[in-house]
Amino acid sequence: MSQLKTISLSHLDNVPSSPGKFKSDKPLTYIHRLRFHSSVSKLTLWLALFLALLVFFFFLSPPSPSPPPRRSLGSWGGSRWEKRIRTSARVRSRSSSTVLVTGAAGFVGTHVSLALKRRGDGVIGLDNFNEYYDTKLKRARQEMLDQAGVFVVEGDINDRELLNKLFDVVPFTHVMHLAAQAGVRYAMQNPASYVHSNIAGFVNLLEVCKSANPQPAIVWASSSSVYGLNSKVPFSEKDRTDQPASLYAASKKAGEEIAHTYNHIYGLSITGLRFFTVYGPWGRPDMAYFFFTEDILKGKEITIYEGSDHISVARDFTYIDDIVKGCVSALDSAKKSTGSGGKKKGSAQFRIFNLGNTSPVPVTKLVNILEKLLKVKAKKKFLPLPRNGDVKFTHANISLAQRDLGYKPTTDLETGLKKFVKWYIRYYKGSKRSSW
Ligand SMILES: O=C(O)[C@H]1O[C@H](OP(=O)(O)OP(=O)(O)OC[C@H]2O[C@@H](n3ccc(=O)[nH]c3=O)[C@H](O)[C@@H]2O)[C@H](O)[C@@H](O)[C@H]1O
Repeated sequence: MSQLKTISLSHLDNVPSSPGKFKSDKPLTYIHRLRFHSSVSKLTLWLALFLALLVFFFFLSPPSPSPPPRRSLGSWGGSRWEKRIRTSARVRSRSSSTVLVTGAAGFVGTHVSLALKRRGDGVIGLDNFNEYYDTKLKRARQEMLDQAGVFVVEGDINDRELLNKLFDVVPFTHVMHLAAQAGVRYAMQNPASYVHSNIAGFVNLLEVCKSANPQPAIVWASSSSVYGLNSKVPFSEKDRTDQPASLYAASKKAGEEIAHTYNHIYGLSITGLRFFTVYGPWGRPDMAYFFFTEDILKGKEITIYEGSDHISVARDFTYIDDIVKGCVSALDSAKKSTGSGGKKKGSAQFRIFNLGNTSPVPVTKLVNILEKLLKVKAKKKFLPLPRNGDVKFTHANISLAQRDLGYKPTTDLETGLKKFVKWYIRYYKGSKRSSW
């Protein structure tokens, strides 16, 4: 034992500082034997380690996160398809815009597309119809858009070939980029989907826009969540946004920085809109006001999160029609991009605006309003706000949007929820539809 110790210690004493310079005064045969034994044991050790890693990766590691499941995307291309694109992109007058709306079958995307089409703009929608929430609802929105003359192309913003084709067929003046992986809490379940849509997809879209001739002006959806743990209220665009509380928030903040880069390098005109908890008819079933309505009607218990001292969390809930007005004015006031052929020709407009309602409402109050409108008492459970990415409070300062966009929200939560509940009852009543 002591000999072994001596051997190994003396061996260590002789470890060179740089390989290849090892010198020893021990007999050669002894050294060879020692080397042989140590290489066999090293080999066995590495083999065992390798096998252990194999077992870990194949059997123990969790399945790699992926984007939300998506139905196979519709085929695109061909003369009929191009004709539909051209018809949908037709403008009513020469001063109208030609807009590519990404996420057109989403909640905000549908409303904005309809508003633009109604006033005579040419509108092409793009949506991947992923299964993050009920695709029947997305298809119903698509049908409504189709009836209004808006063609929604089925495809992903990560598909460079498809985007290039769309820009080949239509010289878009604007892109209203609303496609995103939404939801604050889902980011813990499927982080990859946020990177896929909100970062990789956004970069892909900007790459295509920067090379397009003419370059379009871009208006896109950021989020109130970028204010994260900021406690200074109301949230102003000048406040810090470097403490995101969720990967969703971080992906939107990353989007803002990426947008700045493309504006700086390529002269793309870019406006980011920080939406504050948008709600209303044709809304998103993953949002609290929506699934609370469904659960209250079904007699299911709902969970209301509370901050410290049992203070209900609060949101600056903003009605969809107010948001649509903000989006349309952002589009109308957007200056042209300055680059061409992927090269910047001069400095371009770069803006960020809060689009909120300026009056935060506690979630308990939201539930009271729903109970009144639905005429059903909710079964409530109160829980401390879990560490799931939610923040306690949001409150928008909208003076910048008021000054530059003429943005002025006019719908209070009670009025807006009344419209939502009316739509919800009409849409789901009598049918076997479920919102999830
Ligand atoms: O402004 C945004 O940028 C974001 O707005 C929205 O996020 P949020 O403001 O978190 O809305 P939402 O989930 O409806 O929760 C509302 C309130 O109910 C509370 N809440 C929620 C669930 C629950 O079971 N109980 C509960 O109390 C919860 O704690 C919260 O206080 C969008 O989803 C998001 O995509 C993004 O656009």
